[in-house]
Amino acid sequence: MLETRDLYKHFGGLVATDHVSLSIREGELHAVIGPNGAGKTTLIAQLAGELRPDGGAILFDGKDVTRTPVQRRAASGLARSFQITSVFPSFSALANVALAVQAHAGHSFRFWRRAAHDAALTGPARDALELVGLGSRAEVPAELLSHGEQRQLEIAMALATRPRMLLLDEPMAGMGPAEGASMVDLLRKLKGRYTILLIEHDMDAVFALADWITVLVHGAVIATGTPEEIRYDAEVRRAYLGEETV
Ligand SMILES: Nc1ncnc2c1ncn2[C@@H]1O[C@H](COP(=O)(O)OP(=O)(O)OP(=O)(O)O)[C@@H](O)[C@H]1O
Repeated sequence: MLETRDLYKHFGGLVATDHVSLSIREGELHAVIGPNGAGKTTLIAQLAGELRPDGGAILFDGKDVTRTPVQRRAASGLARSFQITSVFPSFSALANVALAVQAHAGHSFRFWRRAAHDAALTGPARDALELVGLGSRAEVPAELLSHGEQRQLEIAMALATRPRMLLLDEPMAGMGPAEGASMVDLLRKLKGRYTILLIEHDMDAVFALADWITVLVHGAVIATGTPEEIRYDAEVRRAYLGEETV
């Protein structure tokens, strides 16, 4: 479903994406891991269309989208949270998701006042909130949601755009154990329904959820494999995981 061929990006003398070739099949949860500064966020920004690669290609559904702008990439089903619209803190969770539905439908933000009352928008918005576990928090202003709930809201907003593939950049960052566990439950629920590329530092979560794992070090892929293959890969252990951590 998503493929990169020889993707290359540098910032001055620093190579952030070093000839990365990846292949993510439909329905899979593919995790990208690596130490700080390995180039994970830079990779996702290129996949989403926010950052232009210096070389190589990105294919979505077999079509070359390397130079396709963010909005058109999102409209074709490749969604990163926060991509279409950002959270309005004083608006309810429901209104925020309704706005994401509206933005995806191509309406102007001039009509935002109506979004929270239009059943064509609130219906799908409620469904997305239910799916992420925020059904009972629909009327709460986004700024009063807990940190974990705000991350769930971002995912609901991404889901509201009817994506086929989700790009998730550290959905568990800053979460405590309880919030982290409910995010793992949510990702398990989304897995299979959506193709997912997940960047995450929480190795327990990655190894529990991923079908495939790619390890990036200094911008380059050092290994791609199943969780079992990655866990016992000598180079990965040496470069990243360490002997004790897994
Ligand atoms: N806009 C930029 N200008 C210059 N250098 C950048 C820019 N963005 C990222 N870099 C550098 O590119 C490298 C890769 O950064 P990136 O944020 O993609 O890594 P990461 O794997 O996501 O790290 P982390 O796990 O800490 O989030 C880093 O050395 C970073 O300093």
